[in-house]
Amino acid sequence: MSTLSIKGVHSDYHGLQVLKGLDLTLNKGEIAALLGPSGCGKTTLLRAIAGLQLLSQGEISINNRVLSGPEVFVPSEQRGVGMIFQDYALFPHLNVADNILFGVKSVAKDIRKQRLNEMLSLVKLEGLGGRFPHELSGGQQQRVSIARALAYEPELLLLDEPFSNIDAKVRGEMMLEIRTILKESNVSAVFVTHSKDEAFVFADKLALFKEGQIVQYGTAEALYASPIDKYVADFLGQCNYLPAVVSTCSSVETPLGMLNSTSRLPFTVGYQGEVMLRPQQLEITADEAGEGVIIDRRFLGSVCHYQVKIAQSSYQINSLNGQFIPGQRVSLTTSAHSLVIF
Ligand SMILES: Nc1ncnc2c1ncn2[C@@H]1O[C@H](COP(=O)(O)OP(=O)(O)OP(=O)(O)O)[C@@H](O)[C@H]1O
Repeated sequence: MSTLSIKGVHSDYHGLQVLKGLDLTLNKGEIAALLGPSGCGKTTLLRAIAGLQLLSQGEISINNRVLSGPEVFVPSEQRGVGMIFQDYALFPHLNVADNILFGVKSVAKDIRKQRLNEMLSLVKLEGLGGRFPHELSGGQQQRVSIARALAYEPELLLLDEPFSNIDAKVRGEMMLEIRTILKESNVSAVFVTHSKDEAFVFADKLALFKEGQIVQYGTAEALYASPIDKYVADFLGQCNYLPAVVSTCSSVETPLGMLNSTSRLPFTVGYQGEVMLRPQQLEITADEAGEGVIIDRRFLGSVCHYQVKIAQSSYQINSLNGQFIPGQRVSLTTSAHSLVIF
């Protein structure tokens, strides 16, 4: 069942269109990342879901209840949505327990106590209920803000760049920790980021934005392996583009020779385009008669990055094999896979 449904959403600031017809569906327990460069409308969509931004067209529903739409606008506090901000926004004068229980009103005292204990245990802050925010580390404060949002039992959790103020060293660990908490609680979440690496680690699905529109929505694997255009391909990682002429329904002629696709190509024979190859999809072979020359080698830890020149073109390659050296003659190949052609 879908928790969140966004249909044909438009929104503007004083007549300046910022969201230009967005569609997105999120299933129960899924985490979606709103990903894209600065100013493309990610936060505006998050605010629209939270009820902090009006729509000029379209509809937003949570669990089949229309919250924003033609002649409907449910106020923020009645949407069943929890929000976590970049700066945690904890109340400095309240201790951890009171911060967590802030939104849990109108329930019996023993249920409040039970909810508090569940939340402290979920975010691994048992025994710290009496501390004040300034007596906690940044990571612990972030966990309190998550406990506070979840204590209110939201139908949907919204997170606005929740990791951007966290030290890079602990960020990865913290993302996994919070992801585990959300998965254990089976809460659906939408999170805003401009970092593809954060989106890959934290989200189940990615909505890649460009100038107020979602260019592609799907799993990270789907967007990475089958981008619909060069914008998506480049946003998710480095690419080589080789001129290609479609020879058959499953092969193309390129400067590296004939490449075979394991899937049928959606182009007619003779189509002239470009084939996309990720740096790890190209393989280097030592070849004294080869047309390629290694012109740069960088050791990156888990892989070696090479730049290889063939005629006037240069190719980026990541290889587990660190034995090639600048100046060496090589040839490049790629094993058959589902080719992406633009
Ligand atoms: N209150 C406002 N009044 C007018 N324009 C605004 C307002 N808030 C945002 N905008 C504009 O709307 C566009 C989208 O802004 P938004 O904050 O949604 O982008 P974003 O993708 O979240 O960017 P960032 O990653 O920098 O936070 C931008 O061009 C921005 O300048």
